[in-house]
Amino acid sequence: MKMVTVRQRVDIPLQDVPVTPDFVSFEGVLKEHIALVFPSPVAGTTPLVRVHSECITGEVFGSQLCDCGPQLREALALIARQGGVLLYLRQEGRGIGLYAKLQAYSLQKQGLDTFEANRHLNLPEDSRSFEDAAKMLDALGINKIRLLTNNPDKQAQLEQYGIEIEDIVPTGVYLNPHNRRYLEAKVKLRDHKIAF
Ligand SMILES: Nc1nc2c(ncn2[C@@H]2O[C@H](COP(=O)(O)OP(=O)(O)OP(=O)(O)O)[C@@H](O)[C@H]2O)c(=O)[nH]1
Ligand SMILES: [Zn+2]
Repeated sequence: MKMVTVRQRVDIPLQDVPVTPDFVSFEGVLKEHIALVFPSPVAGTTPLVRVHSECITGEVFGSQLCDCGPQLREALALIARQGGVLLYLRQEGRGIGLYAKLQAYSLQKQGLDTFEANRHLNLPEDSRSFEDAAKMLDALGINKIRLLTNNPDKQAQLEQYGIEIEDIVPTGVYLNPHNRRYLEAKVKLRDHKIAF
């Protein structure tokens, strides 16, 4: 099994985030995943961790078709305050890539739900593995976390790869007129814990 180790740490001040994190790169990961590590204000507390999958449309351009942008900003605010790690994984479109995700959006405009659209393209509904995420945490010396998510698969996979989850902290519900069907599909078909 391939080892993941820390390659480099560099601190980068962020706009609208009151604490400066270290950006950490790694050796042995499948893609250029990064970790933003925020110091803990109280020694010995279990770190709050967000395992976040890349979404260019939502995070860079503010697409209203999903909830990724607000979730990322919420995670940064909470982790900056409480201490912990944001893992930013380069798994655009639940792993199918940006171009395929744009094709999937066309199909959703024709009535398919977010998972049917992937299947229609002969692609997996969700091809994300969180093995690298677990190994990155291990490389940072972290094996017990509080996990910020509504997605039970993330919890199950991280536990499977040896991370102890002390607590699940739910992410906010960022509903708008354009992402309702997407959020409903996640609840109905993937058991996401989103209270509408
Ligand atoms: N294929 C596809 N990917 C999407 C779509 N909408 C968002 N995504 C991707 O889904 C990923 C975010 O995953 P989600 O399932 O929304 O949330 P999650 O991160 O698994 O769960 P939480 O931890 O609760 O936020 C990002 O990589 C987005 O690019 C879509 O309609 N189709
Ligand atoms: Zn998104």
